[in-house]
Amino acid sequence: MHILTADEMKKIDDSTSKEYGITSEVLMEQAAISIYNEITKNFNKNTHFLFVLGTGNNGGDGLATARLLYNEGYKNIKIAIIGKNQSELFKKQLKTIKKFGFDNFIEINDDFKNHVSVADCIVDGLIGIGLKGELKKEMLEIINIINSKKRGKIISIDIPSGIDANTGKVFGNAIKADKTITFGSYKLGHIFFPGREYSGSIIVAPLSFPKKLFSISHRELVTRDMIKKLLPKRPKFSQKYDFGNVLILAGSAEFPGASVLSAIGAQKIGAGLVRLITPCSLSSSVLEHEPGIIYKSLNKDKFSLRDIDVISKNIKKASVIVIGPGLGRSNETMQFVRGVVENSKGPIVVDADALYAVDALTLRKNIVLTPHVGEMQRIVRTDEIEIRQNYEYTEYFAKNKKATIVFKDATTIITNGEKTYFNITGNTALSKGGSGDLLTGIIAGLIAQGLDVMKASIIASYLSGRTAEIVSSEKSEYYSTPLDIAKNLYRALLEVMND
Ligand SMILES: NC(=O)C1=CN([C@@H]2O[C@H](COP(=O)(O)OP(=O)(O)OC[C@H]3O[C@@H](n4cnc5c(N)ncnc54)[C@H](OP(=O)(O)O)[C@@H]3O)[C@@H](O)[C@H]2O)[C@@H](O)CC1
Ligand SMILES: [K+]
Repeated sequence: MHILTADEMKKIDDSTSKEYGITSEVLMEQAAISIYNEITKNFNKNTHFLFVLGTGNNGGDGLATARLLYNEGYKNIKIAIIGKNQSELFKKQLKTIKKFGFDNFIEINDDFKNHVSVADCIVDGLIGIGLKGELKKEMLEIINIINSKKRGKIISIDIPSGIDANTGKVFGNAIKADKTITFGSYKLGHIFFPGREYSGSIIVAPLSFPKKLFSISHRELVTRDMIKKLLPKRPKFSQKYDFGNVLILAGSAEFPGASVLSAIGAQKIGAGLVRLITPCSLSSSVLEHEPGIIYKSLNKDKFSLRDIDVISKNIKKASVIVIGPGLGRSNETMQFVRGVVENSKGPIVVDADALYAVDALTLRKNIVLTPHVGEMQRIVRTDEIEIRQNYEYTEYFAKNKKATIVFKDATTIITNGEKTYFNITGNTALSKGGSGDLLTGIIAGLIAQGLDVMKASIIASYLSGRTAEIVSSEKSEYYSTPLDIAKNLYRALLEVMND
């Protein structure tokens, strides 16, 4: 499913009306019917509704919904309207609902708090994708009153009022919805925090937008369906060499564990051969987790440029290289990283400490960088922009550097600068040392099986996130470790395969 900006949505709305003859009036009626359907599934005719509406088309959707309910015999409906500049459609809807005989409009005065506290369901149609800048004082006060409500449910139309549809940022304050019903497709504000949290559960009502108009956006949400289609095939008549050869160059005396998690990730996702080379030797107990991993130590503290000669055969044979987890950041090691990248033409996953060498690397599309927030800030060298919601900056950076980026965060951004995918599986079980190393290994294991770097990154992000959700539903987000996630990867895999 495509993820849209507010402008893209408006363009789609415009084309649907001008090129296809399905007018905004029709779309608004469809929007209202979809909200009506959702409401009548969950609330009966005795429910006390309070519609709080702005005077734009978001408010127009609200008026049309209230009218549909009223017409079907839902009699306990109050409507509060905030604002002066009524849009044309809002004006029409106001006339229409009055024509149907509805007249229970309430003022925003001292009584407003009481109306809020007795409502079983508040429908928020204050502001949708037309939000402009910080909220005005009156709007802020109303939102504060609604959010302090102790009982009942809040349904937001299109997006919780106060959330920027392009970034998920809160402009002053925003409605904390239990449910949001949006139209056509997700907006970016639904998938980036804090907007994602404010939205509650999200329902996308398709309306009559022609599907092909959505290709205006180069951004998509990663879904289970997508993963099912992308998973590499495993033909019955095959052997280990058909599933690729992963070379992992990782670890140091200081950080021995990271390399093992990468190796386990690569193996558990189905790579044919996983070869782990570390500078210093790992304790055998660490490797006992997965004896199938081919392991070699160079018997030294850390990698340096000279080691390239020793491992050049392995570099040549590898279908994909992982470099970075637990390497350390000494100058010699950074030279080694550079040497490896220069000596290989194939795909490479550059992670963790190796990201410190990025400035000195000549990147290319089949190199995947996997930074987390801190690493991303350092790579792009900025404290000035709010990098977490700045997918445009990540896209720009990927395009400029000609690399593929997996920016790991609560909403992970996977981009090569031309296409961008957002993954929203996962939880705080992944906010632990080692989960990045595991992800890196999974990406490499998928590349080894013949996938391009984007596809491999999409699948790996989805599966590690989904496994974290499955594992922590049993063990909690506190307790689940990267190794738990590695060992349970099959559960997310089976869920996708059996879907
Ligand atoms: N696109 C589609 O396909 C379809 C779109 N549809 C619907 O249209 C919605 C978009 O409607 P839209 O463009 O009229 O803008 P909208 O969200 O109502 O906001 C304008 C209102 O907000 C107010 N306001 C703004 N900023 C503010 C601030 N900082 N602080 C305070 N107030 C502020 C502004 O007040 P003003 O600045 O004018 O005083 C005005 O009242 C969309 O979300 C969806 O629900 C559906 O019908 C189905 C088809
Ligand atoms: K809204």
